[in-house]
Amino acid sequence: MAQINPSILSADFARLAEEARAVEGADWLHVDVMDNHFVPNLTLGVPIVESLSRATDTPLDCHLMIDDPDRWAPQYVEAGAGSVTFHAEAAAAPVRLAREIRAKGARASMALKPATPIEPYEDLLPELDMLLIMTVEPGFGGQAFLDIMLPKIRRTRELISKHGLEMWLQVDGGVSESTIERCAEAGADVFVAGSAVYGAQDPAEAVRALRARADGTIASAGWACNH
Ligand SMILES: O=C(CO)[C@H](O)[C@H](O)COP(=O)(O)O
Ligand SMILES: [Fe+2]
Repeated sequence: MAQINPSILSADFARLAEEARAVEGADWLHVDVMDNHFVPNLTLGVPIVESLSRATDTPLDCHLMIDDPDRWAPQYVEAGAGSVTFHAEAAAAPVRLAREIRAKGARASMALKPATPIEPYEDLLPELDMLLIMTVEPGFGGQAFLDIMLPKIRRTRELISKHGLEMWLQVDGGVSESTIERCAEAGADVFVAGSAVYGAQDPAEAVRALRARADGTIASAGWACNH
């Protein structure tokens, strides 16, 4: 079954609690943390994640687009995140960091920018609960989906199967009703959608529509979904 994670990057930041409730039925709430160093944009930090985790029952999926995640990621677990994703390009010691995130009680996940290949990280996969493949350059919502990432999604799904892992495979960036089936067919099972959900008239209905398309594709795809 597909998981649909609306990204609050496209929500109204002055009404975050309300916006979180507008997507009831979503699996996770995707929280984009940007520091204006790793990416050229600035969003929110630990105190807002802490407040948001108290304001909603939907678990938080924190995507850290920040330098020095080795120092900061554990604080997001303490703030209440159920899943914390750091970038491979930014982490000094990804194995140690993934182990620390897990030891503190959250799911550990690593993200790859579009130009970062999966192959050098094959041996690290057992340390992770999820791998995030960026399907846009990180930094902004509302960008066009990069079709050239589909082969990387397919290769990552093959590695997950080859090693018999239970990890999830997330895609983030430009995911909409017109691109989600391509992602699911290639092997993604967790879908982040910002503008496609919060730009819709009815965000909860947008989540249902995305889920229906992804589930339909996963049911007939040639790979085994881990949830
Ligand atoms: O990490 C991100 C950007 O760096 C966002 O999660 C992503 O872009 C979601 O927005 P959209 O679905 O509109 O592309
Ligand atoms: Fe994100």
